[in-house]
Amino acid sequence: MSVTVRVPAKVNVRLAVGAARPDGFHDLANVFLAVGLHDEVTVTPAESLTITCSGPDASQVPLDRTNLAARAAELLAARHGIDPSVHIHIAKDIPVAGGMAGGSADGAGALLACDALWGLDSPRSELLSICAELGSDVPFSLVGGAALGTGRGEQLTELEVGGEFHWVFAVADGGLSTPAVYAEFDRLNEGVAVPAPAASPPLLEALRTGDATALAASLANDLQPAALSLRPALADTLTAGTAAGALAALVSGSGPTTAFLTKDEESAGAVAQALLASGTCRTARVAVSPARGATVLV
Ligand SMILES: C[C@](O)(CO)[C@H](O)COP(=O)(O)OP(=O)(O)OC[C@H]1O[C@@H](n2ccc(N)nc2=O)[C@H](O)[C@@H]1O
Ligand SMILES: Nc1ncnc2c1ncn2[C@@H]1O[C@H](COP(=O)(O)OP(=O)(O)OP(=O)(O)O)[C@@H](O)[C@H]1O
Repeated sequence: MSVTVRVPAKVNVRLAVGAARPDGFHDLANVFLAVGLHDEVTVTPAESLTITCSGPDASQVPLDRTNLAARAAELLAARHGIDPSVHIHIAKDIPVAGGMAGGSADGAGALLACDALWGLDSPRSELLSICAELGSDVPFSLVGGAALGTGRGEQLTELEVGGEFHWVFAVADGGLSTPAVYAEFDRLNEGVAVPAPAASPPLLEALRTGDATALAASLANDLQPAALSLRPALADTLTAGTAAGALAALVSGSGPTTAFLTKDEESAGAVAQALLASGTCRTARVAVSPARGATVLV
């Protein structure tokens, strides 16, 4: 018997970053939107805890106990005093180390899959607390849709989304380390009084009404200057996408994936073609949001 869970990637439509906290994390007002690029995590009873991964970026995924999917299985098993021996297979379609929460998706996916395989039927609150232990982005991978994340991004308030948004994601060569991007944010803001992070009312209204033009006007990522500082060539990708007709462009989370909001499906296809032709990215993917959170496939 196996259980497969499908989990979406995310884009941060507003990532407001506050000052560094004593614990090294930053307080955030993080507006997450789940997008229709997915990993599928399958768990099967096995002799020991093992992981395999397939997909174009599979070679970049760690197959040891540092993999968030393995950590999720171990944490859940430890809470219930049971043996975590499962084989976890990750069918990876979310770009790795791209700022789209691919590892977080696998953590949430493995957690939900093991919960079903082991017949635990854990309350949602318990699953969310294990997600928060795994990483700041992991609770949102479980929940999906759209949500405001406060604290270090793990405390979620679900948001209403009134329509579909069409995106293009330009995947860069190589990844960016999330801690390195936050450290660069701190370096760039040295001596600056960083304001308390807040989500803007017009952005929440644009999500609620499904208005792509209004959402485009409100997109903002406080980590973008840091990501651009570490990877200046991303500016060329952003320019190529806006020149091709995107309503707006921004770095996705900690990058280096860049996200382009377009007015409709046709425009998304044209922007993706132009980005590929520009030679400023490794590949371009179109996707629609919102997407459902982690879901058991039957
Ligand atoms: C950039 C985002 O993807 C936006 O959603 C997230 O803030 C990052 O979330 P994540 O990858 O789940 O990050 P975690 O695994 O919790 O933390 C990794 C590292 O990122 C930095 N970090 C993360 C979240 C946060 N609110 N402040 C931080 O400074 C810290 O250096 C931390 O050690
Ligand atoms: N299941 C996993 N899939 C991919 N990477 C993983 C996984 N588990 C652990 N990692 C590690 O996490 C690092 C970041 O990968 P990930 O794809 O999660 O980045 P990301 O999309 O930038 O994350 P975020 O948007 O949450 O900051 C990888 O370089 C890898 O070493």
